[in-house]
Amino acid sequence: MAEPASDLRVAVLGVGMMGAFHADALATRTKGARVVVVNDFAPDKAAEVAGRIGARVVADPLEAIRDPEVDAVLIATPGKAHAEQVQACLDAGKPVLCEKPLTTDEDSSYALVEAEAALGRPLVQLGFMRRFDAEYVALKELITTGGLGNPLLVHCTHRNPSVPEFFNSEFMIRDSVVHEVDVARFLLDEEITSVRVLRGVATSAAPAGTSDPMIVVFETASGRLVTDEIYVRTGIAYEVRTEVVGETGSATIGLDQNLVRTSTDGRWGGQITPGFVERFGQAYDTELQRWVAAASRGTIDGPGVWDGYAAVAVCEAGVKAVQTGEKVPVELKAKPGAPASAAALGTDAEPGITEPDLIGGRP
Ligand SMILES: NC(=O)C1=CN([C@@H]2O[C@H](COP(=O)(O)OP(=O)(O)OC[C@H]3O[C@@H](n4cnc5c(N)ncnc54)[C@H](O)[C@@H]3O)[C@@H](O)[C@H]2O)C=CC1
Ligand SMILES: O=C1[C@@H](O)[C@H](O)[C@@H](O)[C@H](O)[C@H]1O
Repeated sequence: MAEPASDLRVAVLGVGMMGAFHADALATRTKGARVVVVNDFAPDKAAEVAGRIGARVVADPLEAIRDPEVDAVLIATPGKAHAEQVQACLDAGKPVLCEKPLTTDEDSSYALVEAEAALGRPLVQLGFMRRFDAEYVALKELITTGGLGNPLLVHCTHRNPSVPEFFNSEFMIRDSVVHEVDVARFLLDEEITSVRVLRGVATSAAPAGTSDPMIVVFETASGRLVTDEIYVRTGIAYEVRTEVVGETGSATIGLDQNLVRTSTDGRWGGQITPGFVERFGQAYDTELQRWVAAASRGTIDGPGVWDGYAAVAVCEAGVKAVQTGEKVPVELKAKPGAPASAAALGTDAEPGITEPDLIGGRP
């Protein structure tokens, strides 16, 4: 049966692991959208996914974006392809959901911030799916409603069972830690102002020169500390936890996702989610459904181009911190439409604390 004409017609660029997952979700689990165009540098992958979901293959990614039948674009190519492809979406005036990271360097990310500002309407949404995860949403709500008092510390754990060989220390920051950068900004509602990286003993599974695990320490505009353990070759499962410690309480998420307690052979236990698709399946689907609804109205509903830029800027400082062992400041450029002081402080300052009290001018 033909889909109603009002469905959002989407082009998916890059149908490797993540793009194929999103394309299938759009085709089978998302209301109000259909994939009409598929593009991938690997023609066999494009043909396979397109055939499965009844879409057309367009061999050139920029032509796929400009295709007259396409209303909106989902980008799941590797980060180094994002700058040109997101810019092409802005040039075509089409809403885009771009997987993280926005780009691979701060300048190209900021160029997209400026390009979107020149258009005057938000079109770029970032694939920081944790903002749509029920546990992160509940944690944010707890903080916002004062349930923990003033949040003082955030502790994050990010463990992957395995990654490809090319995942060196710098890539771990840009590709994995970027999620905690966004989580910290989302939960605390303020910008990150410095990064330090501690490199300890590495797992024997890590290639020579790669520090896996690492501890990353962020400082925020109001002086809060955020720690992140990044360990991507545990050989165990996918473990992502976040604890917020406030003045009147603490809360932890990610302990027992989908726990089914089993009892066998004289023992009890449960299964840890094996990968991010299992852990964040609900979040990816909610993200996609809300993006489709917003893109149908020509806008976004989630983290935007500024969030993408800020995360890239923090990660760039993080890469310098890996290389130098020093604390590296993060200096964001001006946020379009925000007063200069607001840009320097990030988002909202904590209620009850005035600017001279904050870090940089902290007593
Ligand atoms: N939000 C999340 O939890 C996750 C996000 N990602 C992000 O998704 C993106 C894709 O990652 P994966 O699917 O793991 O990579 P992948 O390597 O499995 O797939 C990338 C695909 O893009 C194609 N490609 C490469 N350059 C291209 C170009 N210029 N134009 C068109 N196609 C091109 C490749 O042939 C490949 O099929 C990355 O930005 C990654 O960081 C990946 C995993 C999880
Ligand atoms: O985005 C993701 C991957 O690209 C990244 O490599 C993993 O470390 C993350 O856990 C996953 O969510």
